Amino acid sequence: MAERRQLDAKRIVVKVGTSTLIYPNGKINLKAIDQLSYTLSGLVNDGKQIVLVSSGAIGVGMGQLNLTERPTDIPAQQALAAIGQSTLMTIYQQRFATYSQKISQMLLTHDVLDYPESRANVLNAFDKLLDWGIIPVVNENDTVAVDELDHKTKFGDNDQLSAIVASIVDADLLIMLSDIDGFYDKNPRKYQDATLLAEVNKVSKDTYEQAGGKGSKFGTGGMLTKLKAAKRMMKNGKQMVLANGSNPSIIFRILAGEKIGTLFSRED
Ligand SMILES: Nc1ncnc2c1ncn2[C@@H]1O[C@H](COP(=O)(O)OP(=O)(O)O)[C@@H](O)[C@H]1O
Ligand SMILES: N[C@@H](CCC(=O)OP(=O)(O)O)C(=O)O
Repeated sequence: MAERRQLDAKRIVVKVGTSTLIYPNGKINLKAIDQLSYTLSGLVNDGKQIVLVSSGAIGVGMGQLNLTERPTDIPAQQALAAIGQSTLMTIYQQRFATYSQKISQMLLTHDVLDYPESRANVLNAFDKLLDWGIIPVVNENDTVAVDELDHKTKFGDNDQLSAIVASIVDADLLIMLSDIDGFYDKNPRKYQDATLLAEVNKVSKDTYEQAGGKGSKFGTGGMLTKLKAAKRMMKNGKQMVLANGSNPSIIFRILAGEKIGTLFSRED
């Protein structure tokens, strides 16, 4: 039998990108959301504590207004996020309810986590929700987090937000689901001979040079922000797995130790 990874994780942050939640035609991928709800509910039943960091607010908002291009002006993005976030949460509520799983919403801004008191408040809320077996669904508070504001509110992207949340709640593992099978030695959308890396033990300048930009018109981060998230996890002595979220039940196989996607793990 193939060798398995050792992933002894009890508290897990799962991040899903816009490309996992929304089809290229702008419609919501209900199958992916259903699979995600089924999988995460199953894990909570199995005694795991799960935080879901979900992008998609702006993408869902765009779909609702039949916009095919993401607007560049900030107020329009804020407004779309406000429209899309509530719809996204309604869909999550319905799907998770099928499995009798309660969820909650946490919208965060960077400045909140910069202040020790508000950071402690956020952690207390996470801890209580997780103790109660409720899944916090986290997103950046896009209507508030605008770069132009004079205090730093923006995380930048949800890849890094997910690693920051993982560090706040002291999660053992970050599972990042994207539209690609893992991290390749070069951008596979550009180079046919790109090779999937099963394990990365160090994120260096050279690693960043292997990463290219985003793959879909809805996402923001691309591979660079995923590497920054991985670096943050590894710095804290934690692990991150980057895998394809087209069928989110892949998480069961990842947690069973199957060598899927790319494992970012510091060498001891
Ligand atoms: N070295 C690389 N390995 C894998 N993907 C890469 C690499 N460089 C660039 N990419 C791109 O990063 C994309 C994933 O990032 P992104 O589009 O932001 O997705 P998400 O919405 O899941 O956050 C891939 O689809 C691919 O086009
Ligand atoms: N907060 C934004 C998502 C920003 C983001 O990082 O998106 P993605 O690259 O798809 O993870 C939203 O909900 O639309």
